[in-house]
Amino acid sequence: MAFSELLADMESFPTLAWVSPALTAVAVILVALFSGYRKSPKGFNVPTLGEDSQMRYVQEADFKNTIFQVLTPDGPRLFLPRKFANELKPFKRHEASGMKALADRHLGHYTTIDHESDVMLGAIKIDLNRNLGLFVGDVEQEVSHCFKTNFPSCEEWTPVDLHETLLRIVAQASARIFVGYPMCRNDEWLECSTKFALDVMTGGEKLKLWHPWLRPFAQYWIPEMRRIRGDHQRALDLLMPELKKRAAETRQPDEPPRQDMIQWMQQRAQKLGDKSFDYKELANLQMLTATAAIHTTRLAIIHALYDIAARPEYIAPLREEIREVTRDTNGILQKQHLTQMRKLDSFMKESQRHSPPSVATYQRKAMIPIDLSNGFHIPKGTIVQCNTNILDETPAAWGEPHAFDGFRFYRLRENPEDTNRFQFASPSYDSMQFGFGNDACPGRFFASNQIKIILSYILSNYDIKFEDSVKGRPKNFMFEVNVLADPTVKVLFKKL
Ligand code: HEM
Repeated sequence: MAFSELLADMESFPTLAWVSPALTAVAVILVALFSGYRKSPKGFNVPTLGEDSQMRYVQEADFKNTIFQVLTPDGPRLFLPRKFANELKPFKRHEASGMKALADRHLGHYTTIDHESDVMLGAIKIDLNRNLGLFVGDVEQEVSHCFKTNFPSCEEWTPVDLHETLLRIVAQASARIFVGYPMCRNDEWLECSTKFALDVMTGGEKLKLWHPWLRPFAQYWIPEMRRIRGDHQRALDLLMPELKKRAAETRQPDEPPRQDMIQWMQQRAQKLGDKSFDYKELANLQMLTATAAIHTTRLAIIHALYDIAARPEYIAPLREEIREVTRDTNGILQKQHLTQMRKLDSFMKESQRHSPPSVATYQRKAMIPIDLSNGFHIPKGTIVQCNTNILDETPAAWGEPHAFDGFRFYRLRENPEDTNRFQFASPSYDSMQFGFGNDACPGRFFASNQIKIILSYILSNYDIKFEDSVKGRPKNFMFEVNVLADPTVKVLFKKL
């Protein structure tokens, strides 16, 4: 970010007008002196790439067998060949923490995401996963409502900005389970819970440009950083009427308990005897859950739709499978149907194999010193990430590594011994898109269901294709290690 942009951020700081001109001048001089300053972090005795060169690493995968580092003002970050994920796997989360690595990456101390909660993890890992089957109908209803109210009619071929539209659809469908009905249709809530993640990511990136010493001050000059505090308060204000209503209601003894994330978080906090849990904490955890869930799921759907639009030959067999598995219920989706959609599952996994959320999904912060088998010493506090950009290392039994073969996992599962393997939501050493080991993404089963429900809705109701100007599958964009779908591309939809 240019210095002028930083100054623009400062000018928008509302209280700056009250500060004496002299103080402002001092602040501006300090900013000017320090904003371009880069501490030269002490690195390791391994090859070094500049921050910008992560791209090269990512695309050429030329460090598959070598440890290397990227020097950042916050210290060196180590990139390890994938085999080391196996060595890190046995470490417990207080020894090698994925959450802390993520928090550090987004300056979680400032962006408020450095917040590990057993209440939230338990609610996702145990309650959500245990009750997934209950929600298929609810989520489908929300998806259908969203298409009716927030999607163009598409009587003719109509260009749709998937990034914008799917944000709403995924947010609303997820909110149905996170905060329940009718809150899931509250526009303000949906906006608040989705914007928070963007404020965290953008605010964190802007703050990273400042020297660590100056960040305690700089945070007040960055609009996104200022908004984060407001986002938390707004979330609480928006949830409050629902929470008060629930606190006041007396449910009949024969009435089944509510099933949604608000309820599970409250129950779990009670069970764990968590004294710090209150309405404010509940609102914060809701924002964190939405942050982990919505943008990742949306991106996976966009990648899958780009892959379908680029390879229209998959549309007929996928549609046929959906029709076949829902034949007994006249097209109404039920839990078992999602498991039976094996071709769709395979297509989603292949799409994710080619377009993973990141090329280094396995990230850990060493909370204790760790020695690798090759003698390399990882000091406490170091962030490591493993190379999960592994198309070249695809097992031979999976077939041609670089081809897009949407049904490769469907075929692999035809072997009776492998019928439960190779699923979209099954992480493994060869498939680390959801991470790996005990701390792999706990929301992956939920994500898998959401994606299937949304894709099957689209396939059953619309034809899709790219604008004529788009030739082939649009290339992904890279931001650091993140793989992003080209936001400039529009997909055309036409109602069936
Ligand atoms: C396609 C969608 C998604 C993708 C690609 C994805 C990917 C990931 C990855 C790569 C990790 C890190 C795992 C590791 O380091 O081993 C992770 C962690 C996590 N994900 Fe997801 N995720 C998705 C959806 C979701 C959803 C829907 C939720 C919530 C319902 C969720 C909640 C979480 C949480 C709470 C963690 C931290 C787990 C921990 O620290 O133990 N994710 N996710």
